[in-house]
Amino acid sequence: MDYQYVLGGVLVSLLGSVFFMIINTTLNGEKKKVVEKVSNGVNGNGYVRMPSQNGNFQPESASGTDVVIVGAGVAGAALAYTLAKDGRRVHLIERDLSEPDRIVGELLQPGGYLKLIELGLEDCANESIDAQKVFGYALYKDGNDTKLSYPLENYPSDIAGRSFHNGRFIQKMRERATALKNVTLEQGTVTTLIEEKGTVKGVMYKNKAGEEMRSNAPLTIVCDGCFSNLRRNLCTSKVDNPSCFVGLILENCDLPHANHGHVILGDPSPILFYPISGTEVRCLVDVPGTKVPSVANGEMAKYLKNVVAPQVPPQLYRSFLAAVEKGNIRTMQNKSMPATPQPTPGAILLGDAFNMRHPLTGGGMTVALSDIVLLRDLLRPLNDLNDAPALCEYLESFYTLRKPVSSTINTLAGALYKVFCASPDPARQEMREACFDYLSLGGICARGPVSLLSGLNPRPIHLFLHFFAVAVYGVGRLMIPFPTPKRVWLGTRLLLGASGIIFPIIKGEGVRQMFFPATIPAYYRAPPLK
Ligand SMILES: Cc1cc2nc3c(=O)[nH]c(=O)nc-3n(C[C@H](O)[C@H](O)[C@H](O)COP(=O)(O)OP(=O)(O)OC[C@H]3O[C@@H](n4cnc5c(N)ncnc54)[C@H](O)[C@@H]3O)c2cc1C
Repeated sequence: MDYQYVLGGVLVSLLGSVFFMIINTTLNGEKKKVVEKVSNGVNGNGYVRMPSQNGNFQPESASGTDVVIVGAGVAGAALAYTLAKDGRRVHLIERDLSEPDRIVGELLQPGGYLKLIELGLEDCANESIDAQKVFGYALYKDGNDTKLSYPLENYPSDIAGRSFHNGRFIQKMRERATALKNVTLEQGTVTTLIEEKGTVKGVMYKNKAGEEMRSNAPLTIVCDGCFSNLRRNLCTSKVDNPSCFVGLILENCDLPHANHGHVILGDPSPILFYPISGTEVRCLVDVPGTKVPSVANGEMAKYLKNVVAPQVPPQLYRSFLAAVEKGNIRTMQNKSMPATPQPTPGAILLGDAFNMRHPLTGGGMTVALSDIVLLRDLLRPLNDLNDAPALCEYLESFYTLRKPVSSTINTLAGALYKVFCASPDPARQEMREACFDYLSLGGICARGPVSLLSGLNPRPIHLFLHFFAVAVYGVGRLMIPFPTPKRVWLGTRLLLGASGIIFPIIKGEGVRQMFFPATIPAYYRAPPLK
């Protein structure tokens, strides 16, 4: 198996350098195209939007609901708004309607912001929630830093990332959804999917008063987030728990690079900083594994002061210690789960319930919003959602059409997390060093990976080529001034390690779906005629 990885790695690296020039020349052109596509009603995947039939539906559901949506988080709230705007009658059920207070979903990549614009929800992430514009990242390693700007030159000036309090963003989207008269937002906890002869007909839920209720609809969309209880019948979930994030809020400090995310390649793993309002900076400290030091008995504060604080950039050091002293320390398990749907008539999964990746690159909301745009466009030509088997067959195209965006963001998140973690293995150390230095080279070496991370360039092949370009760069450096047997062996292990990181992730995403989606018959499914 290993020799296949090496051979694959070497071949790809050679191909990589040939394609490198091509990437360079196409990247600029593509950015222009994305902007044109957005304004022409064509989404970033190249999917052509069907003519809008806003308000023209003749809903046939006996219950008076066309779509039940479980969960009014990032995905559910945005989805309810967009489907209702298209004339669907939506029953949105959320277990807690108060403003969420979480450490998740606080930085929306520019690619996700473009999707928010396509949905008409961009005003949910503006000054009204004190959202901050984000223009790129600053990367720190061993006291050195490099600035990586999003390649936004060819976009309108408003296009950038956005960072904010997740709860404020969600409340805004809930408000926008409930302002539409065909959305019913109800507080309730969905307990089960109602299934009859293999078709989902709706959900059972407990309402605010604790009464057992049912809601029927031709289509149920489950967006109940990363801890989903309902996904088990709709996908073959294989959840990985690579690490936890420990969250703090730093106050009254200026980031060394204003309006940028900051990533410290720390030991044992990365530390992030980014603004979430005009006066607050979120710090997320990654702790590998599933166990973190106890917050309650003070072990966590000790860990943050003794292990993490010395790695924090000097400008943030005092505010970091003050935040630890203040004690509002939150933790959250980071999960990753490839999308493995089991197409089921009458139901579909979306958001984190369906697909997760390491949050290091802040890609979750971009994937969810991109999926929503795609699903909305697929559903638009359908007046009637009642033919569940035909709808289910048609929506299989969704799983392939979403791949360019989702697999690029997912693969990059998983691979980058592994590369950015410290390791006692010299080959892994070389790869981490090579990655930092490669990004520091600037030009295409910085723009390429950042455009992938930001969701502006959903091309898995570009990701694959850049990943191996980093590995080849790392090997090349080892061969200078001359290749001793020890260095050749280290280079071989570096390539092996790189291959061992990326190939399993690609396998999880599906090689064919990721690189050759057009060869999959479902890609061409037409809407059922009725
Ligand atoms: C630590 C961390 C940091 C992250 N940072 C970022 C980031 O910076 N940028 C980014 O893009 N992504 C980030 N993510 C990922 C991002 O948070 C998710 O991708 C996004 O929130 C997914 O949206 P969702 O709607 O699927 O889930 P959620 O936003 O979690 O919404 C799920 C909703 O379902 C409700 N619900 C659950 N069960 C039920 C039930 N049975 N009945 C009724 N309602 C129910 C919940 O109350 C909740 O409101 C991060 C993730 C983690 C873990």
